[in-house]
Amino acid sequence: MASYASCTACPESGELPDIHDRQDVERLVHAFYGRVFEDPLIGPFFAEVARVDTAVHLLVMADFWQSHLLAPGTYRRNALHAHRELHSRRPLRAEHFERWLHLWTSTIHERHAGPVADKAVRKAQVIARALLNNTVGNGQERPERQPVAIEIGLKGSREVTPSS
Ligand code: HEM
Repeated sequence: MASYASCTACPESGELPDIHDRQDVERLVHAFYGRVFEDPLIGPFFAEVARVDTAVHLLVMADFWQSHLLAPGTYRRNALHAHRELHSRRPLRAEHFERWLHLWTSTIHERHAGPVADKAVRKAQVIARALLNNTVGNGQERPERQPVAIEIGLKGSREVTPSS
């Protein structure tokens, strides 16, 4: 259910609200994971391989997206390490990242519209590419995808061109 609390015109106009605050982020993450766990392709990574404790994981994910969208510094862990570890236990493939992105993007578009929602989609695309390159791709950029290297970690993610 979308939150219209800070979007006065929304219910009448049918416009969706943007992502405004922590509550929006938590609800978004919750809705997204409802789909992830149901998904036959990527759900097993969460339920069977990592056996995630959803109560903990959803808060970590809310921190991660709050850091990227609203308040830098909220997330202070290493997402790349988590996915490398996962990849070593059950190999990830490009289609897993594509499915993840599809579920993330469709969840956002059903609930939100605006600059922050757009940023959530763009950021996920950039991070997905970085995670893909550094798990499936063993750190190698595919030639047609250059130039992007990503730092993921304590300060969020940052695009770096090869010359910088
Ligand atoms: C494509 C963009 C993706 C983003 C932005 C993303 C983001 C994250 C983040 C921030 C964490 C928390 C890491 C931590 O601090 O513990 C996480 C954990 C996890 N991710 Fe992803 N992820 C992505 C793709 C995927 C894919 C494709 C899969 C599997 C198909 C996946 C499976 C998992 C699992 C199972 C964990 C929990 C790891 C653990 O607790 O052991 N992720 N992800």
